[in-house]
Amino acid sequence: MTDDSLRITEIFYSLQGEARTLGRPTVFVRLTGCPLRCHYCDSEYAFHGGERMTLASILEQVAGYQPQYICVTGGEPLAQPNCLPLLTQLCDAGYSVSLETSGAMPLDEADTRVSRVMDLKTPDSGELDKNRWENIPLLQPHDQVKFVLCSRGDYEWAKFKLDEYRLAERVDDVLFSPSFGQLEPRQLADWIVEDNLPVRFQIQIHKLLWGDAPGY
Ligand SMILES: C[S@@+](CC[C@H](N)C(=O)[O-])C[C@H]1O[C@@H](n2cnc3c(N)ncnc32)[C@H](O)[C@@H]1O
Ligand SMILES: Nc1nc2[nH]cc(C(=O)O)c2c(=O)[nH]1
Ligand code: SF4
Ligand SMILES: [Mg+2]
Repeated sequence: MTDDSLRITEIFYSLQGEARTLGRPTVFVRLTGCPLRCHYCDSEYAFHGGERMTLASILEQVAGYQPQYICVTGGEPLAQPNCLPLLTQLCDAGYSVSLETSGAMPLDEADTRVSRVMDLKTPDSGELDKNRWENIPLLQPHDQVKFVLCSRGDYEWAKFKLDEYRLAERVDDVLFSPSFGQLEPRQLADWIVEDNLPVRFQIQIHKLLWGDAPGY
């Protein structure tokens, strides 16, 4: 029998705190492990540990919440090959599925019904060289590109990439988010308005509501 299990850090129900469906009640499936080490990472507890779960048991736990929205995150979800059948089975079950990914893995095999939120790693993240620029042509309008910004330098870099790859024409939402506790949200908001950028500003609302604890 083939092993369809995944290493899972947590499955929980909360309000989506980021990206396009912000504020929607959502089930989060957090996969364990990540090959990157972004300086600001708020999910380091997902680097190790976790529990092996079969696909069937993940789907059963998710269904118990009777959700409309599912967010598959991590860690880096695409680092586990069995993430691909998980995404497909969640879509087959009728959920609206989003995937949070660093884009450091090939995107081409992830189910195209999923809204892929691809985070391009900035210079100050410390993981700039992990960006797979070849993922960009694979993006569809319902996917999302995200920049988590730590400084003015990161902002200038993101503005340049926005233009270089015509990102706002490629996907419906390009997200600019401050690195939590590092870049003042209001500062980023002012820069975006001053430059009239075609992006969506976002703050991680779950941290305003519940702090930085796991499980929210
Ligand atoms: C924890 S990561 C998991 C998915 C994937 N590894 C990635 O980086 O996209 C989910 C999202 O949270 C963002 N994130 C992590 N730490 C953050 C922080 N301190 N402030 C703002 N966003 C953060 C990441 O950049 C990413 O967009
Ligand atoms: N409420 C809430 N929304 C989220 N959206 C993306 C998250 C993540 O950690 O990837 C996340 C999270 O950890 N909590
Ligand atoms: S890629 Fe995502 S999970 Fe991995 S270290 Fe960076 S923010 Fe954290
Ligand atoms: Mg989080």
